[in-house]
Amino acid sequence: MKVDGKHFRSIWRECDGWSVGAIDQRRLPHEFVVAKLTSCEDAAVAIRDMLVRGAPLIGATAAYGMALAMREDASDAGLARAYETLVVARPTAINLKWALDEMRATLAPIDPVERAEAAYARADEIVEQDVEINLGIAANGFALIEAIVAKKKPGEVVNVLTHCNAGWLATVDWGTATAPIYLAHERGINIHVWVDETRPRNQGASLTAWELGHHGVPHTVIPDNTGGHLMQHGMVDLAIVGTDRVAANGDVCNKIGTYLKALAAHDNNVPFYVALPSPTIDFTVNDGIRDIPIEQRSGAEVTDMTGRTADGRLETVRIVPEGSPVANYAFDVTPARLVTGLITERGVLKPDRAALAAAFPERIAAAK
Ligand SMILES: CSC[C@@H](O)[C@@H](O)C(=O)COP(=O)(O)O
Repeated sequence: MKVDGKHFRSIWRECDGWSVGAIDQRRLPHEFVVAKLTSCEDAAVAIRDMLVRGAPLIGATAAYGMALAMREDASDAGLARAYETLVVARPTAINLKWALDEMRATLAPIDPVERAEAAYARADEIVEQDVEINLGIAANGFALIEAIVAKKKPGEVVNVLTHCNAGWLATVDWGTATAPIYLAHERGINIHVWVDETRPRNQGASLTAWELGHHGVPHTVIPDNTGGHLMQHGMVDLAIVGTDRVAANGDVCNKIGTYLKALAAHDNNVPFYVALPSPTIDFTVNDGIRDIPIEQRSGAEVTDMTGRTADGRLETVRIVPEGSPVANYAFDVTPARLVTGLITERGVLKPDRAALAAAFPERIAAAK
């Protein structure tokens, strides 16, 4: 997508052909800084410290991390070490393990001297596949938006609520939840996005608002507690969120607070859609609430806030009394019964095992 008129993806291979460039998302919206990853360890740290984040981008970064590792040591031991280093970088987004499994399946059977080149080629494919998938999500989600437009007066605004950042910054390009929004905007639909700020890291306020603003999509940042009020007053036509892992039973794990939005949507008859690429489905997990691991992050994300002062300095301030304990669960699980539909690259599916298995039989076979 465009940043100041220039096309950017969230991750790319640099001109030298081997190092990897990525937008440092910890610095947005204050500074646009590109980081250079030159080792497997760099990729692992980028994922762990959330220089890159968002399930599909975590997977893409891990794939390039594996390629960087193969330049250093392409032996069987090197391959195993790279896998183990990267797979533990963050626990919840299944795209990380999916990408690493794909890379290992390509690399393990071939001669170590061929592994570095093959790793870059497979990582490039994973990256391009992400963009293709998101274009499929865009088309399928767009049909839902069009159906809402058809019920409105000509030119009347369509209000979408989203949580966290499932935008192009969270993927390679286009995003998942934002893909139908960008397409609708490009096709001239009068679309407006309610952007949950998404405490504690504020991915909505910092990243989604930044993306939408650069793309000219009308939006309004709201405190996380506002969605229910807006829904009660008919100010939300549909909610679209992303996800870090969808269980075989259709339960959806996403950024903390998603569940509360789904409850509010259910109570107000607002359609609640989840946009996902197929690598986010985990057919090995049958019950999302019980079995998806929920990342717990540093309490500093809750106690401290960073922002830009009027004179341009970045400053971190504490907003919680010294000594008060805090909890920082990064994700929650929305039960399938609260999800209206799953927007995938192969259509809008019912959130249940039968629909997921029928649409993605090759994934269910691979999970056995
Ligand atoms: C297309 S991204 C889907 C999810 O990864 C996204 O909604 C989300 O929760 C991101 O969490 P984050 O902790 O910023 O990695």
